[in-house]
Amino acid sequence: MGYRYLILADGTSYRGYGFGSDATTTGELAINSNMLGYQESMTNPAYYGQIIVFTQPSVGNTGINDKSYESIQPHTKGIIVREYANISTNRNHRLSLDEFMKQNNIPGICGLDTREITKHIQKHGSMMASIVDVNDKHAFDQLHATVINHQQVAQVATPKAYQDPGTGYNILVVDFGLKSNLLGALTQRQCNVTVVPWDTTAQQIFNLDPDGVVLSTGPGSPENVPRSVLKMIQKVQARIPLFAIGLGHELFARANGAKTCRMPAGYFGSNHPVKRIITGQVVHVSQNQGYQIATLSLRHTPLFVTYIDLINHSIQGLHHQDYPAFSVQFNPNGGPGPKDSSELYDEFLENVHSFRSKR
Ligand SMILES: NC(=O)CC[C@H](N)C(=O)O
Repeated sequence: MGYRYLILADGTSYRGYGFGSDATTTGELAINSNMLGYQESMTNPAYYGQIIVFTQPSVGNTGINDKSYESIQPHTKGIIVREYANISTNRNHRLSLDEFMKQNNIPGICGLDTREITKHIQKHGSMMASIVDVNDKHAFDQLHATVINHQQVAQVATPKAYQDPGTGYNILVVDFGLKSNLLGALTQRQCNVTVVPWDTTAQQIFNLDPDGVVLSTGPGSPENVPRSVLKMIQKVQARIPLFAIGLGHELFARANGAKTCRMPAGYFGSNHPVKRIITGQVVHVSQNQGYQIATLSLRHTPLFVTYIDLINHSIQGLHHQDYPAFSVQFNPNGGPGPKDSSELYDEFLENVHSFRSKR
C-alpha cells in the first residue's frame, strides 16, 4: 500500500495508505459514527456522491457478505478509515472489503486519524474532499473545479416500476434511492409492494389504486428534487395513507409549506437519542442526514412535530393534522443500527387498515 492523500476544500490535507481502488475521487465528506455496518452504509444510495469517514476504529473485519447489501451497487465515492482489517472472521464472508472496493472502483485511505478529521468537520462544516496520489496545487485546483451533480435522485432511483409480491396490502413505494431494508420491512409484513420511479405523478399513483404510499430515503438536498414531486405529495396525502422516511420526510415537509436547510456537519450514525413527544419514549435510531427541517418554518403549516432529537434538537418526525400522513427523518429499521422504531411500519399499516375498511 502506497501513500495517498485526503485533501479538503479548505486546504487541509491528511496522508495515509491507499487501499481498494487506486482511482482518484471527489465527494462530500460524511462522518459516519456507526460502530458497525460499513457494507450497509457503502451500499445505501443515500450516500451517493459522498466520501464516508468511518469513526469505528477498525473497518473490514467482517468482509463483504451476500446479505448486507442495501442496493445492488455501492454509491459511495470513497472511504476513510483508521485501520483497515484485511482478515475477515465472518462465516458469511464472500469478498474482502479491499476486493469489493477494487471491483467497484472505490478508493480508500487507512491509517488516518479519523477523530481529528471528525473534529475538523464539526468545527468547519461539511465540505468537498478528494482522495489523490499527490497533494499539490493541481490536486486542489481540480477539487475546487469539481462540479457537483445535483440530480442525485435520478442517478440512483429505479427508472422503471417493479414488484415485490406479497399477499397483504398493496403498498406503493416511491423510490428516491431506497435501501433494500425498506422493502424487507414491508414484505416481512406480507405487503404486496410496487416500487415506482421518483417522478411518478399523483394520477399514475391513483391509477394503481394502492392501499398506502411510502416515500423512500434518498441522496442529496430535498431542494434539488423538482417541485412536481411536491405537487404529487400534496395530492396523494389527501387521498391515501402516507409514510415518508429520510429524503421522503424532507419532501413531505416541503410539500406542506415547511422549509429545509443544510446541517452544519450532517449526522450519520445511530447514537442519538430521539424522543417520541406523545409518549415521552426515548429511542436510538439510525440516522443519515445532511439536511433538516427548519423548525420555525413549521408555523403556519398543517404539520406537527412527533419526534425530536435530544442532542441537536433537530426535528425527527412530523404528522399531518388532517390526514393519516406522517414522516420520520431517521431509518426506523436500522440498516445499519437499531430497529427500535420499526413499529412505525405497523402504525402505517394500521392507517392502511382503517383506510381500507372505509372503502
Ligand atoms: N436518509 C436520507 O434519506 C437522507 C436524506 C437527505 N439526502 C439528507 O441528507 O438529509
